[in-house]
Amino acid sequence: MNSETELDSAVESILSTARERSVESADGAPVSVDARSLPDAIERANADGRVPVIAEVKPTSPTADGTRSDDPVELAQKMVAGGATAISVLTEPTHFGGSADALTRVREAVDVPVLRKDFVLDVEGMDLVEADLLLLIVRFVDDLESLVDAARERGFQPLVEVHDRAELETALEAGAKIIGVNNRDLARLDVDLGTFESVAPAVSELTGSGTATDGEAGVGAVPEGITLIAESGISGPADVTRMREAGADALLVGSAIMDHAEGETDVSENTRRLTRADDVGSDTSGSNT
Ligand SMILES: O=P(O)(O)OC[C@@H](O)[C@@H](O)c1c[nH]c2ccccc12
Repeated sequence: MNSETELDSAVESILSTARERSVESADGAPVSVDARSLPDAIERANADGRVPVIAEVKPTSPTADGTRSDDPVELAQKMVAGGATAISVLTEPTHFGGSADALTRVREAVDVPVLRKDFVLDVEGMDLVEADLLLLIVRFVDDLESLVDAARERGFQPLVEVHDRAELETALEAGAKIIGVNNRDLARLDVDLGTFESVAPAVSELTGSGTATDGEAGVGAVPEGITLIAESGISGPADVTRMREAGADALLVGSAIMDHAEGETDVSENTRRLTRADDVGSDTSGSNT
């Protein structure tokens, strides 16, 4: 564990079940994946004018207002119909209602990259299921570099999640190419979109490519070769615009698409609202102007 700070009790509980699950799956053979490229999928989205959104199949969560029991495949297909660039599938069973089986079925049913969203703590935890991308959370792992290497050996594209500048440094030193900045603080579970805005500029500083005078590209210019993702707390088009302006190559969105409280809303419409956010742009981005 990488942090001295106390964690929210829900997070403590998530981690202890993750440790048990990793022990249980320890004798699985290493998976071998032929991954669909996320950077290529992002490029395709940009080329046809869609905001790159990774839409998340998340039946519930410790902070959600309810549970959706819709078929994960149906949800994922609707998200893709709404313009999603990639799909994230929770595989954590106890706190998020996820499963490896849901991910496998989703990956068979769609042709976009699929992220395995879970709390993988060690190499043993990686072999549960094939996916195109594998989440690794800097705060929760001890030897990030060896996990990044082990993930790549299996064919996964590691998506390395950070929450502050120090963690970003750790991620870059470990050779991460796809980096997610989580706006949700996993110690307290609260969300602040200012997190992405404060961490994003450090990517070019730390990689030495690009300066504050990046000109047209603005503060948010992210160096070639790094894909930067804004994660969590994106509730509508105004937040999409805000994260894009701060340099996000893509956005990871769960709750605003799953809409747990309302239960039955159309996830394809919920996704489309975000993937088309650039069209409406400043008209609807009233919250911080
Ligand atoms: O539902 P939101 O606020 O749109 O967030 C999605 C995603 O970022 C969030 O589910 C998440 C980000 N990092 C995680 C790590 C584990 C579990 C979940 C997450």
